Formats: sequence, structure tokens, C-alpha cells
Amino acid sequence: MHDAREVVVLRYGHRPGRDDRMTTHVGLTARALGADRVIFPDNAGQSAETVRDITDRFGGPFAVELRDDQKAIVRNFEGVVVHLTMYGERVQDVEGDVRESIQGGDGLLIVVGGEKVPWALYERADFNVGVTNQPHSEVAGLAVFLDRLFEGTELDREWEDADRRVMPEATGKTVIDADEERSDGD
Ligand SMILES: C[S@@+](CC[C@H](N)C(=O)[O-])C[C@H]1O[C@@H](n2cnc3c(N)ncnc32)[C@H](O)[C@@H]1O
Repeated sequence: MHDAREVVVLRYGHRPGRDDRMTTHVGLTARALGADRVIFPDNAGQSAETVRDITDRFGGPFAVELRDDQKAIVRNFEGVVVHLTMYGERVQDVEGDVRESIQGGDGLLIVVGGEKVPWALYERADFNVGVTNQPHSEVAGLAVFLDRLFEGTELDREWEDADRRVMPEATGKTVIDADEERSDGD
């Protein structure tokens, strides 16, 4: 779909109960819009289960990991680190530099926060990127950033090993069972 190496999304911080839906939506958005993997804090097990379940049903490849060492993940990542923050440089000004920096490299880690993130993250990040410099949400910021990164090519992605597929249509809600689709093709 694109030339870049692995694109990983890190959800930095999670408050069980309060952040459950947001963390789940970070994972679903990462999957739907072309990332290869999401890393959740290890107290976000319910969100991980939901994203895995969607991947099982609607296809992949897409990996979900639970880790307790978020600081170390960022510190030790060998590729390029992008931190999405309303205080960052404008996405439209740096998207080309980010694409260039990951060509042939060790991949890209995109970090999104929930509550306050440590200052060390701003310092470690190769790019602090704002999707507008207005406060909004990690889900919206991630969606726009991924679409800019992939220049829209992620919208044409094919999904592997899906049990079901949604038929795009002007009106109606048709979901095709992959087994039926395969037997129709025989
Ligand atoms: C509730 S917001 C916290 C806002 C925070 N003061 C900040 O640094 O962006 C949670 C997360 O949403 C993301 N976010 C919010 N507004 C953003 C923006 N304009 N551009 C990029 N990311 C944004 C950031 O990843 C942030 O950590």
C-alpha cells in the first residue's frame, strides 16, 4: 500500500473506565487507516480485546499489544517518533519531512496522549505535530495524521482473512459473509 516501514501507534496513558472508549477508538482508527500495530498500556485489556475482535471479523493484518513500559518504548524506539500534540508544528508543514524520514528506515512510532504526557516525550520526539493548533481529540488527530502520511492511499486498502465484508452502497446495510462469497466464486 505504501513504501514506509512499519507504522506503530502508541496510546500513551489510559484511565480505566474514563478512557475505555477513546482508547478503543484509537486502536480501531489506527487499524482502519493503515497503521500496522497499536500498543496500549497494560491496564487497557478490554480495549485490546475489542480491537482484536474487530480484526478477527473484518480482517487485517493488524496487531494489538499490551505493554507496561511506555516511557521505555518511546525512549528505545529505533525509528522515527511522531508525537501528536496541539502545540506541535503544523501537519501540513511537516508531513513531507516525516514521509522522507521513514523511507528505508526502522519504522514510525506515532504517540497519542490522553491526559498529560511527560515533557520528555516532547524532547524525544523527532516531530511534535499539531493537526491544527486547537485542542480536540487523539482519535481525530490520529485519523487526519494517518491520512496525510499515506496521502489517502490507505482508503483503498484490501483486508486479509476477513470473515465479513461491508458492501458499500448509497442506501442500506449489507454485510457479506466471506465464506458465502468464496463459495459463490467457485
Ligand atoms: C485531551 S487531548 C490533550 C491535549 C493536550 N494538551 C495536547 O498536548 O494536545 C489528548 C490527546 O489528543 C491529541 N490531540 C489533541 N489535540 C490535538 C491537536 N490539535 N493536534 C494533534 N493532536 C492532538 C494529543 O495526542 C493529546 O495528547
